[in-house]
Amino acid sequence: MQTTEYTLEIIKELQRTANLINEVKVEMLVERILEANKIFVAGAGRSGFMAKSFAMRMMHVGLDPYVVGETVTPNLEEGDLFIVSSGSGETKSLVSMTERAKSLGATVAAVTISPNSTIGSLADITIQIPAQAKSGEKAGNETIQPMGSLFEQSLLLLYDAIILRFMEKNSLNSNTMFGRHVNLE
Ligand SMILES: O=C([C@H](O)CO)[C@H](O)[C@H](O)COP(=O)(O)O
Repeated sequence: MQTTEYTLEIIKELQRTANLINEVKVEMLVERILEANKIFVAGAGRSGFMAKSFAMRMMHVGLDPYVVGETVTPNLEEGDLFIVSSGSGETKSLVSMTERAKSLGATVAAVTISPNSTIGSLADITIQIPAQAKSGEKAGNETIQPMGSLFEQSLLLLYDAIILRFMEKNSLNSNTMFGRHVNLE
């Protein structure tokens, strides 16, 4: 297959996967984002990259987001929102962080392949992205891609769609957001 054909096949997979995401759960997360004080995102590896992209856009819409593990990230408190992105829902460091976030009184939202995983079970809001696990275990949603790629791409699209929903609710546009874009790059 040519590279473009692979790209088009990936787009088909993403379209199919987006249709499997529970809209009601996503809306619950959007509402919680609107109410939250500080918002913390956590994720490891590629899932973590998508979480960081989400935090960046949340900053652009005027929210108060932080990436767990960054040196300037403050303390988490009651009334804050902790959003954990983990395909497996079992990544050890994220399990501990999720437990800690819960014990500190934050609302926990998890985006995962496995809602019954440790992280999925701990969360107040669990959004499932049905996709192949990074271990290769199937989820009835076939992919030509390796490991957790379909999950991680779907995660980025879901987060970008949440930003659009937030923009709609708050009458924001790209120009107003660009005013908050970094100007020291
Ligand atoms: O980087 C990753 C890997 O390349 C999977 O495709 C994962 O995102 C990382 O290992 C974190 O795993 P999960 O917590 O299960 O998302």
